[in-house]
Amino acid sequence: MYLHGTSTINKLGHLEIGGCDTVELAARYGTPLYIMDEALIRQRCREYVDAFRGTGLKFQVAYASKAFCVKAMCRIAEEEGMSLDVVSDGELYTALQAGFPAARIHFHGNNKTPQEIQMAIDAGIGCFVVDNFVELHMLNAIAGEKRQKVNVLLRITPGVEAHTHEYISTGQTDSKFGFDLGNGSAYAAVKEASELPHLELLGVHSHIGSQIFETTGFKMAVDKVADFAVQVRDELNVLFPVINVGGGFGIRYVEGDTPLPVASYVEAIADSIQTKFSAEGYPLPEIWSEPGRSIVGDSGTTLYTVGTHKDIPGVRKYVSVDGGMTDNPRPALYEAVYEAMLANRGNDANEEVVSVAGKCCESGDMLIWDINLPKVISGDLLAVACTGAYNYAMASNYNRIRRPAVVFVKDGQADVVVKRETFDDLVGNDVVPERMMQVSKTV
Ligand SMILES: Cc1ncc(COP(=O)(O)O)c(C=O)c1O
Ligand SMILES: N[C@@H](CCCC[NH3+])C(=O)O
Repeated sequence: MYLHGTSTINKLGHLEIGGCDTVELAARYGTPLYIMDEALIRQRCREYVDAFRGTGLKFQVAYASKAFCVKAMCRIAEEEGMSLDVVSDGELYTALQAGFPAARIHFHGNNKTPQEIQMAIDAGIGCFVVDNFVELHMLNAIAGEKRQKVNVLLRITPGVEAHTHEYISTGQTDSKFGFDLGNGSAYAAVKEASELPHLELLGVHSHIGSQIFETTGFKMAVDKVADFAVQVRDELNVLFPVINVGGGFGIRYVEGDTPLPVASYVEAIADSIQTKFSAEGYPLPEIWSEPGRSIVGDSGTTLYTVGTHKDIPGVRKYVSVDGGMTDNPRPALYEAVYEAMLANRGNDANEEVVSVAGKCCESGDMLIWDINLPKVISGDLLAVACTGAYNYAMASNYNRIRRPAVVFVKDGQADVVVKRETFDDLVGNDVVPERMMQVSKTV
């Protein structure tokens, strides 16, 4: 398994992350356990901030909190000088509870409710990324009732297809997100937004997809956005002080994944913006961006205990762990692939090929197919790398499995940032109607 960040094998042959022995972490906190390498998260934040600073352009880097939204993570984003992208009242609430400055929060989503819009305006967030005409008018009306003017970006679909899984590709015309550039709705949206009295139009936003390994798509999107900016300047007399290029920068999950260094993405985008806008004599806009996965993805490791295993001679050996699609739905959803190792026997040579199964009552609950490991026995600890993004965030209670705890590790210290769910948490919202409370007479 590729060792990310501070991960290393210690003298005992155990996987160590952030100076903490994962075998000890398992004993102390139980498994499954999400372990987050705090130093690596901070390093990634700094790579973005430094790279954008290096462009000389004004910028905001908004951590896309959908990737992993808990209060401690919002604190890190704040401390590292990031802005924050939220897509629901729950993410907004989490950020506010963490003391994240509202003025640096950007609110996304294709179906914001009136209640969410009110909550966000009352909190004083920095910007709404408006997705469609219904929202545009609703936002103007609600802001009007509150006698306020709110900042907006318009999310446009630039007609660029990112080379990634179709479920996480978003920039193409046939997408649920945004105003389409090709069919004129983006143009109409700019016209309307610039005329609505309670909206301050800052510019446009595009996000072409996720887990992208090259810069071509971003550059194409910037070109289209720049041409569009020039068109609306010339025809509608509207200037965009901000261009938001979204997120989507890829990470290394397994060998063969070839992400670019953060600075390469940022420089390519900034170059395109500078070249295109300068050529048109357009005042250089601020660049905003929204990385999620590339901030937290490779910082996460999930630790499981191996339970049962079964050998089907000549076919396959299944090794079952105490978690699965409930803590990591990505293999089932996107056929996502992961690397793993035995955390308690990091120096043992690989001896067999096994497939790692989750414990859910679902044949699709497979975490990893055909991975080389030492001879696996019950009680071994399996560490799966690169689970920091869209794992805890997309975890569920399917089969009434309790969501794992999350610990941040750094310099030999481990801090629980999300407690393991309890049985009481599981049934806490269940209500049994009074009429079902009588003891059955038929039994
Ligand atoms: C609008 C928007 N911004 C940012 C992101 C974050 O993307 P990623 O985690 O791939 O960086 C997403 C998710 O793909 C998104 O939909
Ligand atoms: N949840 C997806 C990415 C979607 C990002 C949000 N637009 C994943 O795990 O890869």
